Amino acid sequence: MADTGVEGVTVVRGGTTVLRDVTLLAADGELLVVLGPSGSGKSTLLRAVAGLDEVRSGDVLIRGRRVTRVPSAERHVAMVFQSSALLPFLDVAHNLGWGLRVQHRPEAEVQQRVSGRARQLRLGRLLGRRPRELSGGERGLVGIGRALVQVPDVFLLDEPLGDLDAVQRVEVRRQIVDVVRTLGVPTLYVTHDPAEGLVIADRVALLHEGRVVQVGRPRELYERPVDVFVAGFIGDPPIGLLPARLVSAGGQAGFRVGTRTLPLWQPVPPPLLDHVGREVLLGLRPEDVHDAAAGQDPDTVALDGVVSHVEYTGRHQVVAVVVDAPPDGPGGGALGGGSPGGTLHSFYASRAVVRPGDAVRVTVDAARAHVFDPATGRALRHPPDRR
Ligand SMILES: Nc1ncnc2c1ncn2[C@@H]1O[C@H](COP(=O)(O)OP(=O)(O)OP(=O)(O)O)[C@@H](O)[C@H]1O
Repeated sequence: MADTGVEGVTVVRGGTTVLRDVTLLAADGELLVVLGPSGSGKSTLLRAVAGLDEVRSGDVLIRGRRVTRVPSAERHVAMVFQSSALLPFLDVAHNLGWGLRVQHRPEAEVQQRVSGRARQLRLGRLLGRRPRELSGGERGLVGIGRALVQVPDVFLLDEPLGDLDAVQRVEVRRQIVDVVRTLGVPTLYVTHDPAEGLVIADRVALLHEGRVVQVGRPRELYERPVDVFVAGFIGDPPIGLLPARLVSAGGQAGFRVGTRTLPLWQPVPPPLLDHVGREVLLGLRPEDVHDAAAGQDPDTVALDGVVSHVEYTGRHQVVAVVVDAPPDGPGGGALGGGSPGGTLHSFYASRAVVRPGDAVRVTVDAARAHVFDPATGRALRHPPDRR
């Protein structure tokens, strides 16, 4: 496979190690989304592939070719960077065609590609304008168009939709996906927005402090996060976290939360055997936490809590509930000592009457819980696939 990306790459900037032994490779035609908190090294990764940042060790590959020592201009990359500047003295049409003219492509081809892409991005009426005569969003679109008119060896897109409005973001991200599929160009796409990343990605890589924490299909990161950091980063509203104690009685496992036991309706699963009697951290996705007032499934247990936030989305209300139930017994609430239970998020019907401060009851099914080791954050168990 002709891979594109980095292999065992370490980058040091200003004395700080910004990427640590990172391996991340995209296949031809693959859209690999790089997610991570601010400062995790996403832009540095793209800059290393582009040849704009020197790598301390490791290799940069573009379509299987080792280009670590190849100058940036000879790597055939098309980039959109957050602050990619358009050429101020050229109009939009010439900015769009600039990369192709630098490559000495025939003028007829340049014109054809520029007009085609301008039509798709609805830039037609702007072709004669200079960058200073454009809005921020229009400049962003031209920057994207300038990359997408090319057929490079790799697309490097760093927050490409940052300047666009909500409607444009949806339209343009679909165009980007189409272009990548049609041309078969490997693409590294950086975004700080997990929701945007999940919808367009073939695979997602999550960076944290210069390391790749997990890479996989969007569904894998959502349903099988390797640790509590990934679980918390992927998903909106965020996964709810609830300290609990794993118990086993009469051959049946359960999670003790305050005075309630959430039964698993099965013996202790093998990955949890070492944790019986110890504290665990339960992760519950909002779709697995329900308003008890809307009816109760017999497999679920009700937990009492107090509403801290309500967000109306139109389709439903996202309700944050603080469950006041530290694990009982010695060392209860070891997550920082005396932990006050946890916060769960739930989708309430849009017409439900619920306000911050209300005492509410939510139902949860222990079988739907992700289980984490509170000391290391590592995932111990995931709920079975929902098929
Ligand atoms: N020239 C530099 N000298 C020293 N440290 C730097 C330099 N440039 C960047 N850094 C540091 O490198 C780390 C990674 O930066 P990078 O821009 O790759 O992060 P990022 O994940 O893209 O962040 P953001 O989402 O905020 O754009 C940050 O901690 C940043 O402070």
